[in-house]
Amino acid sequence: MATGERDLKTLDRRLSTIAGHLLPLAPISGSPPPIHPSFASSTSAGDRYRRIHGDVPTHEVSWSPALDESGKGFTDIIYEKAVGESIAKITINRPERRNAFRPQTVKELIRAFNDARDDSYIGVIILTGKGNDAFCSGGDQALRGSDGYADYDGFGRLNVLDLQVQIRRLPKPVIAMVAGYAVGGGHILHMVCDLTIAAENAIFGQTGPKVGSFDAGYGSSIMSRLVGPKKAREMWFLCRFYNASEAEKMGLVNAVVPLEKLEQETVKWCREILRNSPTAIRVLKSSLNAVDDGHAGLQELGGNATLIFYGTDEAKEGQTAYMEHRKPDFSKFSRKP
Ligand SMILES: CC(C)(COP(=O)(O)OP(=O)(O)OC[C@H]1O[C@@H](n2cnc3c(N)ncnc32)[C@H](O)[C@@H]1OP(=O)(O)O)[C@@H](O)C(=O)NCCC(=O)NCCSC(=O)CCC(=O)c1ccccc1C(=O)O
Repeated sequence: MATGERDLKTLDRRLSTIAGHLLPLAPISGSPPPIHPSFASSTSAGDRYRRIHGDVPTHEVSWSPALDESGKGFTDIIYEKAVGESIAKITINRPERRNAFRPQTVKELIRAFNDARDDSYIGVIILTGKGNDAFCSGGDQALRGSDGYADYDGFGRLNVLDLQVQIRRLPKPVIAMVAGYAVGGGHILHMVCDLTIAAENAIFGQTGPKVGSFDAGYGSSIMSRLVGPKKAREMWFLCRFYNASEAEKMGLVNAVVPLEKLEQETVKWCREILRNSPTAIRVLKSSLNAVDDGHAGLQELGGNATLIFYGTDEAKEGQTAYMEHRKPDFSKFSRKP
């Protein structure tokens, strides 16, 4: 057989092998699309997933008070962990001020978030506000001075900016659970969180230009990413308030639920996340932020690569050789394509 003829026959055989793996094309109208053999026994891919993983548990969550390593209590927040579940809940506890934050509030939030980050049992963190009237109404205007917000020590701070960065870089999902007002700096806090579950009574908006304030950092850039540059200008320039369903349409929130179902639904989202690989979630959070966060984003994502690399035999060989005062032997590690 001539070479050309043999090549053609080989090609023909390969094509028929490939065709054997392909699903037959569905007729243009009439019968439903073909089901891949591995799904043939179930009615849908969703059923198959549920059969393997089970439904997300819906039992009531039980919260237990938590402290950080200092052992000191909190005055402006409530810090809790779910009993037997990897969920932490941090509640701004100044309902008489619509959960406006003062420097002390922010200091306590930072302590609680640090603790939840360091606690390897915790996989998801909920941020919320006490009561049904407000998630958070931003900085406490009664304490605003000429260089930020001042409480006990008498000098001004904008330490909420540190909190925003902490939430953004925290390698675990943070979910804002919003009932009532999320306005001003409180609106920015929910935007910085990874997900937002809103009650039907939730109201969102910026007030800065009304009260002589603005957030030219995350409050502008993250908002513009979430709702688009035109809508972000609208939110900041007009200072309108938006209800939950408007916020959902704008891409500001992930879900809207009746007020009485807010915690139940938020916990359901937590449980669903917790069924998945923590490392995958960790790397995804940093990768979803990386482009926008520039050097800081790259550093976060790169840090995850190092963290994973340290677990390999190849990395361990370098460390072991150093400790044993010998040359490392990396020859056994393949240079993958
Ligand atoms: C939130 C409201 C729309 C709720 O209205 P309503 O339900 O009718 O309740 P009220 O009767 O108004 O309020 C009850 C009670 O709470 C007090 N209060 C509410 N919000 C605040 C607040 N932010 N500061 C201080 N006190 C507050 C209110 O005075 C009432 O108390 P009384 O004793 O009965 O008078 C409505 O309350 C409202 O519009 N609140 C103000 C919202 C606001 O303008 N917030 C500040 C925006 S500016 C900001 O947050 C900057 C924050 C910041 O630190 C920052 C700075 C620089 C860069 C970035 C940031 C940042 O990202 O945060």
